[in-house]
Amino acid sequence: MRAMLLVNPKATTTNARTRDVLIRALGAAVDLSVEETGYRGHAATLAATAHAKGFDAVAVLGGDGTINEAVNGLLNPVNGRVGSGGGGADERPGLIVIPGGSANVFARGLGLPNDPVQATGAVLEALREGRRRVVGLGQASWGEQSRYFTFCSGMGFDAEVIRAVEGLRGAGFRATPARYVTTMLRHYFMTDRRNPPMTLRGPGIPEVDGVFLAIICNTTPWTYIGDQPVSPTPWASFETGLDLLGLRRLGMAAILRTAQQIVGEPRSLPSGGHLTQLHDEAEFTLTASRPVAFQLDGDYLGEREQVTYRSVPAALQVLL
Ligand SMILES: Nc1ncnc2c1ncn2[C@@H]1O[C@H](COP(=O)(O)OP(=O)(O)OP(=O)(O)O)[C@@H](O)[C@H]1O
Repeated sequence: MRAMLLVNPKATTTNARTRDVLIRALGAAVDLSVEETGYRGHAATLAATAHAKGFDAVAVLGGDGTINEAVNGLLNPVNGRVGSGGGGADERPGLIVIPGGSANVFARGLGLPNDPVQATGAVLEALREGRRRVVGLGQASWGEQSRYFTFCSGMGFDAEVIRAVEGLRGAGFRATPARYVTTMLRHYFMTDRRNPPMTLRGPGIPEVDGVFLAIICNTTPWTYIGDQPVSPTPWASFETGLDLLGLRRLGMAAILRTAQQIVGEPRSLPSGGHLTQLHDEAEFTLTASRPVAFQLDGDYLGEREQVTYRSVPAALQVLL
């Protein structure tokens, strides 16, 4: 098997020593070509060439942002036989994930250990046994653009928090779970809690307006606080369509009640009159009366007034 290994040297928990150990271990099992990402978007550009260059797999040592880019490259190949997003999962190189970021939600959601060395052990075992899992993806489209996501997207408050944390990271602070929580609390008092900007529409979905915050999930959990999973859409899975949790009130009592219901691995949906929820949907659109913050797989992508979400079933094979 030939694999292209994309290493993000700037990812939170990736260091030179671990990287060399992992490269040696993986290189003993597959014919490996190592590429370091040098800038934002580089992983997508490299992964897009993998099919045409004859690679069977793209391995990523990095965080969720680099994985997202690699997945988008795989689904938008250059000079490949498969057109943009077209073709089945078995017509494009598979994905190998070695967690090297801060939260590693996609890797952990797939059941991989959060530690890169242990995860490499699990991947090597999967390679020996020829194991692979086919997963669905989400796709968000706005204006003329679209992008796939592996585990989540969000519009409103959660994307505002991600934007604020990215700002802090740019200033040299680390993205720890505590930093997310304190930023969220601080930001809560700054966000507009009076005028809900969003309306939810979709084929066969009753229109819902007055939405402040929408979390769209392709799997469970949505994120982790340390070792604790957070699952606002507990029925979401890689094998079904997209799930959504929308908040129509941002009062402290309502937020605390919902937070209590979604921390951990709840089996039932959160409850409350301020919530709107979707499960296993193929398509829906969020329209906003003012530009709202937008994030995809934990990457802040600017402010948008309309985003359409689609489920892309069985889009990608993951070797694990
Ligand atoms: N050499 C580089 N310099 C700066 N940014 C890079 C480089 N290579 C990749 N990136 C960008 O860094 C961003 C974050 O990287 P990544 O997700 O791998 O790690 P992380 O942020 O530590 O993890 P997490 O997403 O779990 O927080 C990605 O969006 C990627 O585009």
